[in-house]
Amino acid sequence: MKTDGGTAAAKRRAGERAATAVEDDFVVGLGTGSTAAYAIDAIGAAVADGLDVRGIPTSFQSRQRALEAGIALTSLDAVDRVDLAIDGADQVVDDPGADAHGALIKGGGGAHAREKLVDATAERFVVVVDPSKLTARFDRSVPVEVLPDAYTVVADRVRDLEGEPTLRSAKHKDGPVVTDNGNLVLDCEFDPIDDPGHLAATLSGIPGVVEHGLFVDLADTIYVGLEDGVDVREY
Ligand SMILES: O=C[C@H](O)[C@H](O)[C@H](O)COP(=O)(O)O
Repeated sequence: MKTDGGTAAAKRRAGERAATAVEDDFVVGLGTGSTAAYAIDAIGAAVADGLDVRGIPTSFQSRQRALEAGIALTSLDAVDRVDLAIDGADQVVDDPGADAHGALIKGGGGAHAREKLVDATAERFVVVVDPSKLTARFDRSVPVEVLPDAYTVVADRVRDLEGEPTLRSAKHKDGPVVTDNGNLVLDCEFDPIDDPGHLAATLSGIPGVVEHGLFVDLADTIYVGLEDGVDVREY
């Protein structure tokens, strides 16, 4: 799991605060990454105190974390609703004057396909971040999960869109990162991303793309962990 000591306390505050939104009998989407992990731990602590919830993990990592935390697990095909999803983000557009206000880039850990499925299904989607994730406009690459057979074809289409794709490499294995779904990830630089909504729709339309990390018009609330508290923003 990614860690960055300087912001760990802020991430913890955001995650723990979001966990307080979980109510008895809820079905909860459990996000991936270092910030969502704090929410999972806090939900687990509440379960130990008697809270009755079921979690839907968004990755191998969040499943493991939830099992360790003692949260009962379920799956989308076994429930008729997801009450709340709590998830992290790699970047959040924080500019009330911008159309993309509240849009996210996710997928730094390659989990964005299942995350988007669960987060978009939830009645309420809460994002947990530290202040380093806030930006006036996106300036980091967009992860695009692709079928293995499709990576060169999708890379060509991304170049047609004036993007610069890089096949994500594994740190502790020769070769590419393989997602929990058995696919590859292209990290795509677009400079600049003027219209995240338009880019999101365009990427979704490329054959071979499984899912991309632009989450536009999905977040309902963003919890920003601060030095001394949590800033709650509704969208
Ligand atoms: O694929 C990973 C997820 O989208 C994470 O939620 C995202 O990378 C943020 O992770 P962290 O809270 O560790 O910065």
